[in-house]
Amino acid sequence: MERNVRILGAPTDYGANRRGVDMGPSAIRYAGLAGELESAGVSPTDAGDLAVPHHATRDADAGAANAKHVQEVEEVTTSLADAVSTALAEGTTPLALGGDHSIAIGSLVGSARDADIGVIWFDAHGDFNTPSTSPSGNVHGMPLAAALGVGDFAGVEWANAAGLTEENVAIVGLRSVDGAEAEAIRDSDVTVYTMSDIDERGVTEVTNDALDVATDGTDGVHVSLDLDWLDPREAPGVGTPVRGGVTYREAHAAMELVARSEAMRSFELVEVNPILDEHNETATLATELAASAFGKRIL
Ligand SMILES: NC(=[NH2+])NCCC[C@H](N)C(=O)O
Ligand SMILES: [Mn+2]
Ligand SMILES: [Mn+2]
Repeated sequence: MERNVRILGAPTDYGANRRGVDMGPSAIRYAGLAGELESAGVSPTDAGDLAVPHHATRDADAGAANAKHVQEVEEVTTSLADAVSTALAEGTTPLALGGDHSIAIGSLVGSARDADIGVIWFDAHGDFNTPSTSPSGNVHGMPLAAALGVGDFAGVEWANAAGLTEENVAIVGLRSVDGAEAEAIRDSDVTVYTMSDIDERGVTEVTNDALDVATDGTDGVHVSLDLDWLDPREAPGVGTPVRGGVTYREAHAAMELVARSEAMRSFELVEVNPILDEHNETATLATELAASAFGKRIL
């Protein structure tokens, strides 16, 4: 049976420091997402963009300095969670387009509302800060901790993903982590594959291990793809680039393994910032990687 994919735009930059990532959904659509998905053999339907609070008050209304704009993040992620869980209930695979990575709170809450899920977090960063540990106060550095109820996020209903536990979470490609964040990751039961692991063992072995972690005893896997996972030479259009990321081929290889596992129940592409991009190449790359994740093959 053909897989139906529902595209959900989440044009928000409230979780990030640098403006512009709210234009990510437009850039990714313009780069040809629907056509790429069709070439992967799935049927996309574009549900349009979620409503995001107006920006007029953004700077004056930053909220708490240790969790900037958290009110707006709650609003956006709550509506994304509903859209994701509805998409799943209606038999489609949700594909959320960020927007900054704070939207993952919505994807995870929605995907884990009526199921036990695993997560693969392809990212340069751990996104495991909490308001107490974050050096920046930017919520896009916190979504994984938020969904898992770590630290300050314990019992925070709008942020905690019901059917998700640390044992089924794998971070792949980590190379930038804050001090207290690293401690929190080490204290957790999350599995981490750093760039050093990829250097030593190769991206395919690491991704297969991550898939084992995320599928073990779960109903399916949420794949969160932060474009800064790739090296900035391949993906310059991101707000927090970090040298030493995976290559174009490595990224495709990982996505092809995701497709082969047939375990993906929800997906998101985040942190594409068209203002910082070069001729929309990062958005284009995002569409190509999405196609690989949904089963596009070279031959
Ligand atoms: N999704 C991202 N790009 N996150 C970047 C986080 C950077 C840094 N660790 C912070 O918490 O501020
Ligand atoms: Mn990142
Ligand atoms: Mn991230």
